[in-house]
Amino acid sequence: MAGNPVPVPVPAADVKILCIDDLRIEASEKLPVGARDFYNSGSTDQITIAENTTAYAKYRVRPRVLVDVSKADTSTTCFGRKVSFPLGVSPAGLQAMAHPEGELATARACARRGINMAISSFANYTIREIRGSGLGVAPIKHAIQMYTLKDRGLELKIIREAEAQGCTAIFLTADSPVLGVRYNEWRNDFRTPDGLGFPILGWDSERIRKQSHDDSFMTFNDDAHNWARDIPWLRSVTKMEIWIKGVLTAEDTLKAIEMGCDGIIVSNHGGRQLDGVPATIDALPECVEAAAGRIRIHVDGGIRSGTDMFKALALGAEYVWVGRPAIWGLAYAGERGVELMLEIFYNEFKRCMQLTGCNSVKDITKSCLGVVRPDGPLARL
Ligand SMILES: Cc1cc2nc3c(=O)[nH]c(=O)nc-3n(C[C@H](O)[C@H](O)[C@H](O)COP(=O)(O)O)c2cc1C
Ligand SMILES: O=C(O)C(=O)c1ccccc1
Repeated sequence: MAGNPVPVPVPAADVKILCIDDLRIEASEKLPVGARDFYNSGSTDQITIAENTTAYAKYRVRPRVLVDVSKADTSTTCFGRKVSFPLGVSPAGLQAMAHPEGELATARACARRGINMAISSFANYTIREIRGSGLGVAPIKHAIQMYTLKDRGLELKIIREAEAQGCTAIFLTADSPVLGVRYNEWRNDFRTPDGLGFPILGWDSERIRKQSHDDSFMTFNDDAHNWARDIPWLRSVTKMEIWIKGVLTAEDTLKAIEMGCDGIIVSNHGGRQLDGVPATIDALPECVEAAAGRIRIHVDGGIRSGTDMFKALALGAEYVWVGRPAIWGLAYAGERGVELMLEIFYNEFKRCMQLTGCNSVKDITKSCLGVVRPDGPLARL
């Protein structure tokens, strides 16, 4: 299914959605306050969430002109599958709060647009339902996102189910021994809406509603997680790829290499964990440098345009992921909204490649970027 996807038919009412920010605004107006704030907020002072997006602005693109870009090809590979362009949907829990079809709709939209998806262990549908939904459309690959659980039996059960359903990779979320400080949830007394469960974890609606998000998270999540205990154990129980999600430093990049992980996702959980950590685009270069090509590097956080994607690739990421844009697509128009979101990214990314003279994803290198310094000319990277 990879290749240049056909445009999503856009009804007249969608003409107002021209970019991801339009989608954010429309979705935010449609969502109830508690859900909107849960999805859109970061932690504490909202510094990292804001910087995730604004940090992209300091980079400038250095275009090469008079290049024949009539056959520019945006495709690449992810998890051994040819994908139409280097973007995937990050694991985000509770998608059925944005639209009743939740992760099922996201999976279909990703499959239709020829890209892969990660399934949150806090999804509102089972791995089987989500995989099945995507596979009904195209041979989509899925990663299963996991936390380190206190209940090893449950952790193993999820791994076996992910394997049985054909998931390719585990995204082990490493940035969340405890949840970040999320004032919005406390102010709004945020509860999962009635009727929504976390079936991958075996939790029904009634059980979840009894507790705050914070309390329920700590009921099962193990804050004693660590490299030495958890990575060799994961390796010993599964052949799925192991990716560490939430790396922000050279030190942890080296650790992931030492532990034989398959990849890292440079991520700060969309600014929802520790506020004050760097924007992911600012952490990426030190991770890329430390890796020196020895481990695959993906990135997520604050990516809102095709040009942001281009900049992340130029700085050394192989592939990028987006979280909130998929939620906004769902809230706006379910499956069609997620497809519209993916189409916007695809069109912007392709146009950015063509306007910079890049004919393939491999052409996007450090030399394509410069950085603006106060009172100086553009500095080469
Ligand atoms: C509503 C919401 C729920 C999320 N749930 C999870 C989760 O269950 N597991 C996880 O590893 N990351 C989770 N994340 C973080 C995303 O995987 C991703 O790192 C982040 O959203 C990327 O930033 P962006 O939203 O700015 O694109 C969640 C993010 C949001 C916004
Ligand atoms: O909110 C999050 O960022 C997150 O990781 C999560 C955790 C539990 C349920 C839903 C989302």
